[in-house]
Amino acid sequence: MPGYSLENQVVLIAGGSQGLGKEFARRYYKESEKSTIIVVSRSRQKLHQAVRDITGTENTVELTTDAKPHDGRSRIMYMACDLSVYDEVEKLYNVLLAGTLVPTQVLMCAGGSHPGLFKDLTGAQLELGVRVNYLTCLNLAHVAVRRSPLCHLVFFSSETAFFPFIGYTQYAPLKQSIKSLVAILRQECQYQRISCVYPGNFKSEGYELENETKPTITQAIEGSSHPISCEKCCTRIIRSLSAGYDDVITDFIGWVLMSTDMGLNKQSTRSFAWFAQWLLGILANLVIIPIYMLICAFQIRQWHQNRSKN
Ligand SMILES: NC(=O)C1=CN([C@@H]2O[C@H](COP(=O)(O)OP(=O)(O)OC[C@H]3O[C@@H](n4cnc5c(N)ncnc54)[C@H](OP(=O)(O)O)[C@@H]3O)[C@@H](O)[C@H]2O)C=CC1
Ligand SMILES: CCCCCCCCCCCCCCCC(=O)[C@@H](N)CO
Repeated sequence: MPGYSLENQVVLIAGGSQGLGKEFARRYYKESEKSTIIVVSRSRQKLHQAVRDITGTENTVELTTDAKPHDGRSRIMYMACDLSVYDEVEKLYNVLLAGTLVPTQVLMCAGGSHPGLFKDLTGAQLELGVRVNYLTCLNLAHVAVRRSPLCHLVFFSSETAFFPFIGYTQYAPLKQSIKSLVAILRQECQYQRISCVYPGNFKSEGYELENETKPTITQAIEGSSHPISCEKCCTRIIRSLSAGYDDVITDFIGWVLMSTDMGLNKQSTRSFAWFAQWLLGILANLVIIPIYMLICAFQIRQWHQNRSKN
């Protein structure tokens, strides 16, 4: 299985206009000399700003459908594209391949949650959750496996994929879907490295935004995943991918949660201390989780009762 390096790559970063995607773009730009970085998101203005922040220069290069072949002048470029729309992803790849920019790595960072109780969400918010968290990955992965069939795919799921809980109906089911998609792609795409990152909380624009609507019970349950900096999160992911791990966590509770799900879904032992994880998982599923779920159910019942009193 090929390794992972920031150097000599053509890396396509979905969701590169802010947060973790932007941090990855910055790391590729600063820590490599020959890599070409393409950042993609819906907002041209945010992309332009992100590239300006990373390069420190005003003159940024935007890839457009009438783009001239890549003349090597700029190592980092951007293209506005709503990755939840399949045809737009096809157009993105047409531009990349016309410019001889065949991605060697595809980082699918696009995503985001709008926490809240299911019945309080709107249809538009529910649909956006599916588009932003699942369709962006599904479309890009599909086009990538067909048109850059040797590239390293890196999906970004979440710890909620191991433990979906109250307040995340617009988000956790889609992050679980990514886990399922990854498991099947690993069986179908034998010659491609397929990694999946299951981050815990980290500070980003998206994290700040989700906290505005996050129910207190949701905050209480996820409290053990203390938000780390974007930089630290990126460093931990790069370190794990470089070590050859393909199921990547970013904090201890993520490692514990992954241990409880080492069954048919995982299909890859490439995670940190996987044998210890496997043993812990057996103990956790037999003893710890039954007790924890009783406590969690009590917490949730109390929250509903207090809410109905107020
Ligand atoms: N922050 C956290 O605590 C955690 C985050 N994660 C996951 O990690 C990933 C990165 O998180 P974070 O940095 O917080 O994300 P942010 O919410 O800060 O940024 C999301 C990025 O995705 C882009 N994006 C959203 N929708 C689309 C779309 N349809 N097409 C193209 N780009 C899109 C946004 O740009 P634009 O608006 O311009 O389209 C933005 O660049 C996400 O998948 C998230 O779910 C997982 C666990 C915890
Ligand atoms: C063995 C049993 C142990 C049980 C412990 C349960 C602890 C649960 C912690 C869940 C943390 C979830 C972080 C979600 C991050 C995320 O995806 C959002 N910020 C959205 O972006």
